[in-house]
Amino acid sequence: MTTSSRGARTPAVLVLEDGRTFHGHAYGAVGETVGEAVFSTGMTGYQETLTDPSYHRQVVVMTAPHIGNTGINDEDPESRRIWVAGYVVRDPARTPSSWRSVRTLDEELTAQGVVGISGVDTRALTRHLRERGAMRVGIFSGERIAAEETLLARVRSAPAMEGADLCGEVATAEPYVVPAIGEKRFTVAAIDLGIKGMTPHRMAERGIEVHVLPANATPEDVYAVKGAGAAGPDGVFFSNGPGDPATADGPVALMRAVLERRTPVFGICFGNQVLGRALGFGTFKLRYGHRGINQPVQDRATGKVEVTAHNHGFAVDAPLDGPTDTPYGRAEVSHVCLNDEVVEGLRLLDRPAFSVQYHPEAAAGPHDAAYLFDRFAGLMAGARQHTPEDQRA
Ligand SMILES: NC(=O)CC[C@H](N)C(=O)O
Repeated sequence: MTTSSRGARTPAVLVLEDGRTFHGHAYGAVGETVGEAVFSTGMTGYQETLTDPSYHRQVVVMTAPHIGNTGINDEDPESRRIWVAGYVVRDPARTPSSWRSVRTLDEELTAQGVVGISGVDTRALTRHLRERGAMRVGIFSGERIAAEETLLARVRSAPAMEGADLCGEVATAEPYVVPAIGEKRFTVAAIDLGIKGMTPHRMAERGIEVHVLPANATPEDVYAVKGAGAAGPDGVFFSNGPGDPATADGPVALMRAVLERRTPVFGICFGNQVLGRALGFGTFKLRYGHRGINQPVQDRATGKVEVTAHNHGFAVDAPLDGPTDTPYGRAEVSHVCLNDEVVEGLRLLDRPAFSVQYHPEAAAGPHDAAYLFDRFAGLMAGARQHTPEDQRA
């Protein structure tokens, strides 16, 4: 059971799996929670972060010291609820100020039962996570908190992120359609592995009707969506999502079926990892991942650098000096992160498929990568030109 922390300075403690602790005050719901400790460097966009299903089971530490300044509005959530397992802030806003704000962040966390902690030295905590890597953590708050050994045992018995199969826990159970805005040009089947609301919207803005399908969609479900050709959708999209991509055998099998049929494919984040695995590359856990809205990524074809929004803890293990031969033709690493040379995008050279490890829908974040949605539309337009007349609707 959780109660509100408002109006009181209820004590709280954050316990890392390696035994380091940080003391602070309850923020949001009072109670206890465990998850994987990760940090986000975004100075804005906390509503989008909280409601991004990719953060399921993660306790998010905000490096920006003031959080909650613009309150909560009803327009910015990226999904139906908050997904973070816990929230760590240094100095929460006491009085939010925004013409769109309808309640405070503290109230929202409390209403959704999300346990948080404030008053923590988030800079020291982030440096610790950078040095030691992402690890399990617990937040415990209330007037009476158990002894630290007891709390540490609870943290250490929590499941690790490696090996966690979570997409099915966050994805839609039922298919739904996001209509094209303006003239409809294409029909896409989007596999919901933890999709954010802005993603179908970015496609809809480009005249794409988006059929969002559950995470366990089969090739039959995908090809029952009909685009301009009678054979199936004009393109297939694989979304972002939580957990370890090494567990995503179902989406990988689906990706292979789609590549086999040469239907245009676009994947983002978890979708990039699924494409990587479908091509035969491995995935691995990064030490502390990339989370924030100002990560520099280079497009290796043009040399151009994009400032991009990230939220990933795993990455694809593909050679940077490609192309590499795969069962679906040659593949190459299209984008790399300039901070650490992590693979940030993949492209097939012989089939219409590409993906990026970051978030071109940019909610929140810079719009540098929006061209990728145009590139997807371009692949679908190109594929249509090659569709024989008798295959067209
Ligand atoms: N945002 C995402 O899709 C994240 C993918 C995966 N869960 C990771 O952490 O790498």
